[in-house]
Amino acid sequence: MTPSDKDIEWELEEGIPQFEDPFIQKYLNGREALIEQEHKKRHDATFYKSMSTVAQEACHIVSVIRNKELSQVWTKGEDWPDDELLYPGVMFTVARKRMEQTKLWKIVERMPKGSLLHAHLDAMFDLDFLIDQAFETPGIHMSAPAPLLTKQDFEIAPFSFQYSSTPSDDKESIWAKEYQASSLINIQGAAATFPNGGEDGFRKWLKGRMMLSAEHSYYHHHGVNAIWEIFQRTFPIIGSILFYEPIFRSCLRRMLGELARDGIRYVDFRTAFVFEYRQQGVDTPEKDYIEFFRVFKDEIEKFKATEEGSRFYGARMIWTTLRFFPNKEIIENMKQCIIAKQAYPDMICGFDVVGQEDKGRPLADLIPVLFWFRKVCAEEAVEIPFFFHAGECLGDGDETDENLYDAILLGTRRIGHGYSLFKHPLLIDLVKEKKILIECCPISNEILRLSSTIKHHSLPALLSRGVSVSLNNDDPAVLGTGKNGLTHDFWQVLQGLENMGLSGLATMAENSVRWSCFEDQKATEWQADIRSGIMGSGMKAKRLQEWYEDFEKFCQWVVLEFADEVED
Ligand SMILES: O=c1[nH]cnc2c1ncn2[C@@H]1O[C@H](CO)[C@@H](O)[C@H]1O
Repeated sequence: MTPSDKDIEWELEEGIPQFEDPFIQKYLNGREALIEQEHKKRHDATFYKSMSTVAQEACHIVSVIRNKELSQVWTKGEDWPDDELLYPGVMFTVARKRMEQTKLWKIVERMPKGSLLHAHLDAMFDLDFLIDQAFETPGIHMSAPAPLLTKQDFEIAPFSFQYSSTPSDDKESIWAKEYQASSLINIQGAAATFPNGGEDGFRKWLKGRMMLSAEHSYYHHHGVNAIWEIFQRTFPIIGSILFYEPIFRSCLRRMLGELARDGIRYVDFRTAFVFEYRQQGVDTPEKDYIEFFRVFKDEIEKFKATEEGSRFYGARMIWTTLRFFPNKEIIENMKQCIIAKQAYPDMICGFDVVGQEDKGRPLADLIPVLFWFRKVCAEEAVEIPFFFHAGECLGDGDETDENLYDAILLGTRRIGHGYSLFKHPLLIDLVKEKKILIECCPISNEILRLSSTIKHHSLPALLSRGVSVSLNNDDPAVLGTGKNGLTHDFWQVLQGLENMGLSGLATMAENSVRWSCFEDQKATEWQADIRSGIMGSGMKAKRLQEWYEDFEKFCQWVVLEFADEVED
């Protein structure tokens, strides 16, 4: 607010100093220098300093557009309905539809995002498409350990799907108490007889059982364990449809296209290898995952050969097992991992344990089996480094929070989530020293109730201390993101955090390429490549160079397309 002449006159009479006074100016200069000095510690300080003129201009334009949208789109005005909650940084599920209409979205969508480093494969497929596949693929049957009768059954009772070459007996209904446990009913029959609206109702219900709704995510006061219970129930249902060869092939092909269109050129997927995989037309599941990897590789190669995939470098898999398993099952799973790695060395790039961190076994409890795995990998001469989830929790010094110590001590190359890392000053120094990247998943953390909005997220506490981070989408389909890719997560942090800016986003995209597991490397080679970055001589340096070229072109586009945003 500019004071009136009368106010100024009054202030001078009272002896109140003015902003123009030299000693106030001196204070302000000192203030600015302090901010600048602190900004030098930020994660993007080097990137910011070395940006081209065009990139600087693009940064400026993006910040102008962001500011305009903060007041025009994200502040409650007369145009919005009364019941709409709107403020800058509003929670993701509330903001989602509106964010997709903004100029900032258009810009972020086009940005070269580098690599996607933290994404659970089975939680990424467009669920409507997956359901269509289940209906269109011959032989898909539904079964359940007990008939589905009550409201509660529809909400939480288990059921699954599988391919079967034997046509089912049409007389039985899974919705009637006469249903015999586990007998197979073809999906068309089950849908047609669905008591709440036939096939349309069935499709809607099934989709609802494979994802978290906006409603689920609003109830932050119900806490983390409650949402994880719902979240965990989705995976067996999805997996039972997805991991049948023809369905998996068409879903993967489509998903790779979505990722490439979003500016992603490489993916390190994760999947929990606890699912049954069936080849096309085969009733019995495979006893190992070699066939799965054959098809995984085949579809990636086929995609790369299309026009759409011509710039896609590829994808690999971080093998994961469930952290709540007893040792025996974990060891069996590790053996399967090594068998698959020997058959498809180029497709498996790492190992991790997943599932709710608070409820599962802490890494400290898994140390003996993890050492066993290290020993066997060395004996078999296979390179399967650790990429652990750690600190995806709200604990402060509890055993889940302490997973961060073990992840680092066990030589993890990146940390999945690291949400609670901001409480550990010594570990922050260590991850910087050891060049460990944090795979941050801001929207996932919101939906799974660690932070209620981006404003409450721990990400800025890490970035301000110069920790290297990449942004990731974790489980886009199950979390209800509605679209695959990284645009939502990128948009969310750009709009929500003042200090981010295009240079912050770009630094995280550059990091994602730098920390990609493009090829098997010993720890020393991995470290050397990360440290030398674009100055190196290998595949990583080349891909980093390509990312810089893409980013420069993108900045040119921003400057051309949105020049008038800064003129008026
Ligand atoms: O954010 C996460 N943290 C830990 N585990 C997860 C997360 N998202 C998915 N999964 C786990 O990954 C498996 C599917 O591949 C599921 O078991 C799920 O619990």
